[in-house]
Amino acid sequence: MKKKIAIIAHNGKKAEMVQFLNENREILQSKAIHLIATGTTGAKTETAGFEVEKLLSGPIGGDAQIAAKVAEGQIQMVIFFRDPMDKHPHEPDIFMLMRICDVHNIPLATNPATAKLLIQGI
Ligand SMILES: O=C(CO)COP(=O)(O)O
Repeated sequence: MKKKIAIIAHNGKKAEMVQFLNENREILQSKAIHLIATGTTGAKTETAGFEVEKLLSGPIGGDAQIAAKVAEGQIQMVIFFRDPMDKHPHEPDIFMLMRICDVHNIPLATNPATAKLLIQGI
């Protein structure tokens, strides 16, 4: 079964997400990873030349959709580059997603250094 990785980045972190994906393109392609993303992160990911399943944008429920998939056992890793310097109207959804990852023991990286370690271990 293809491993599914959810990728999410706040606006201030989207460039870092694209950079991270580019730096790890070989691993992602050789391991045939299925990427799934919140709406705008997904659009940027497509522009960078990756295939990605796009859900709703974060503020209108994308984080909640990813959390539901984690709870259902459909996602094996979450890479979520949060912007700690910005406020988010959907903060409850963000915390809910992180909590659900902990409830289900799903690896969650919230910065590129951790994501690099996780992706090398997949
Ligand atoms: O808001 C987000 C995560 O909390 C990300 O959503 P977008 O990828 O749609 O910008």
